[in-house]
Amino acid sequence: MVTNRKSPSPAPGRNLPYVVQSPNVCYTDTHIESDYVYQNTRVRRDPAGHLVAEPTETHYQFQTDRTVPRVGVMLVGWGGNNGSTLTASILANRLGIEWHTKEGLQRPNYFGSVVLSSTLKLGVDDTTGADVFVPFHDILPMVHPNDLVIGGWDINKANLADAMSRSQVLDYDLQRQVRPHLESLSPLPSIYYPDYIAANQNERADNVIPGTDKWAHMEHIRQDIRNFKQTNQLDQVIVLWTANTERFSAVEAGLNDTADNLLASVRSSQSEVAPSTVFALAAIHEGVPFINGSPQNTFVPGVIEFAEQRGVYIGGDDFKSGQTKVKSVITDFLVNAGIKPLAITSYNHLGNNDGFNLSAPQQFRSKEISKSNVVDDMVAANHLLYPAKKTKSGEATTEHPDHVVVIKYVPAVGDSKRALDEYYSEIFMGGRNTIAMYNTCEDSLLASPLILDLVIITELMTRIRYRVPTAADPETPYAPFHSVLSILSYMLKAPLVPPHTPVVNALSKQRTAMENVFRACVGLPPQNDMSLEHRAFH
Ligand SMILES: NC(=O)c1ccc[n+]([C@@H]2O[C@H](COP(=O)([O-])OP(=O)(O)OC[C@H]3O[C@@H](n4cnc5c(N)ncnc54)[C@H](O)[C@@H]3O)[C@@H](O)[C@H]2O)c1
Ligand SMILES: O=P([O-])([O-])O[C@@H]1[C@@H](O)[C@H](O)[C@@H](O)[C@H](O)[C@@H]1O
Repeated sequence: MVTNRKSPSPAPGRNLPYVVQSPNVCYTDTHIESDYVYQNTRVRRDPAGHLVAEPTETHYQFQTDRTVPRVGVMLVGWGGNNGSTLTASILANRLGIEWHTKEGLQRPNYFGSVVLSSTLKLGVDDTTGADVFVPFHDILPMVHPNDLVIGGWDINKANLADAMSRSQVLDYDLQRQVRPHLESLSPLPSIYYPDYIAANQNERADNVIPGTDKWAHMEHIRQDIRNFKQTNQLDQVIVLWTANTERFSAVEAGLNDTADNLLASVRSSQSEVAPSTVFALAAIHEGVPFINGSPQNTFVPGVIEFAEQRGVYIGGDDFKSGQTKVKSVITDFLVNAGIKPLAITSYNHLGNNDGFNLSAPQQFRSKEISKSNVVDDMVAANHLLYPAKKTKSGEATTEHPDHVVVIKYVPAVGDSKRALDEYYSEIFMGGRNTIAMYNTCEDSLLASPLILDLVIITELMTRIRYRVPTAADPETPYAPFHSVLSILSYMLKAPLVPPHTPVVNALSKQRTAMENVFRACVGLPPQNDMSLEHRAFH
């Protein structure tokens, strides 16, 4: 029961199409406040080794700032296929630009964005019993992409109009109309450490911050962020890496294992500090969330510790846009249907600059890792199909399907990546099942909406705080969530999670988690699809 709160205001105001009428929700002029009973089940083993399940209830209170700020996004790799496609597409949506294609007149949209183009079930109609759905974007006050101010950096100086043309992603008639609005946009010079990306990217690097002093580079990026925020009169800035995939950095004690050691390594310009890590440190220094859309280990332990110390949000890694997104659905379906994948083979070829960079072994390795780990949690959850076993050397392990990832660079197909997957499984009584699929993943048209979702959800999270009041401390202060935003996992191949917490890759679980956390912020129960009202006798 909510105590010491004003009664809910008559309407939520500020563009939410619904109001929750409950003693557990209060709309003030500045916040939405909710009381929420979080139900879980604690499991232990009794002395006889039997599992004992004990339902638990924890009383949370959530507070969401209703004021959507003026938000800027600074893209690292702004001149790339994703960055230029996203920027052009936001402009087309904001200006209502329509364009002709061979199939007729096309209107701009944000399809592929969970936040902008999907719905969630609010409840059931109290007359007809039918499900009632609202736009995901309306569950809580969120920034609209049309209002985002976009900027960023690139090691290549091409303006955004030329970058869009170079990317060969958007229809010509759209490019023609958007071009005048992009020509004046140019990426800021960026940090370039040649050994971190493929050597074949070297010819692009004509827009580079000079010198080799990594601390000076970090301070330069910090100043860029402050300038961008001030020039555009922003309340919030989010930095997002959509630059090339870097090789992994070695993680070593004394180098980057703690915040202090990492900052010292930047001061001494240690070679094993990646550009993406310098950007992350600069953002954290400025109190600005940083998201990694690529697979490299930007977030070495020292970055995570620094973000925790400063209370700044970070998230990553590697946009989950196409082949891996499907894999996190198919594998979940098979394993939870009691079907045992024996081999998962994923091949794709693409011809964009990302593919060119990934054609180098170290950069491919970064991607291979992020694409390979996506099935691990689903496999580990089913010991019936994948029992524990011992290795030849006697180490405890569990069975695991063969899992192969192949990526080839084929310039002719450009950004239109072709993914071929085979799921070879064991079924009833020794039978075998093979699912083969061919998936044309338009890389940037699938990744760009995910960038919006990452930015919008991250910004929303900066406005949500929670507390667990107790009888002894009913007014305990509200606090932010852990600096590592695991709630972003739906959009990411290799979700970064707070230390010692589980990684969830199953797409349905990731989306349900995001939806239910936001439902809790407005005092709504979690979505569970039990639909008892439709199963009981009348
Ligand atoms: N579907 C997808 O497109 C998808 C999915 C998952 C991950 N990703 C990752 O997103 C990233 C971008 O993809 P893309 O297709 O736009 O690639 P892209 O090669 O077209 O763009 C990358 C841009 O980054 C720039 N760059 C490289 N190093 C830089 C640095 N240190 N600072 C600033 N800019 C730098 C390059 O000049 C280029 O313009 C890649 O790492 C890719 O692996 C893409
Ligand atoms: O997201 P997804 O389609 O599984 O994986 C993709 C890779 O297979 C591909 O080589 C590259 O285009 C993208 O960077 C993306 O990471």
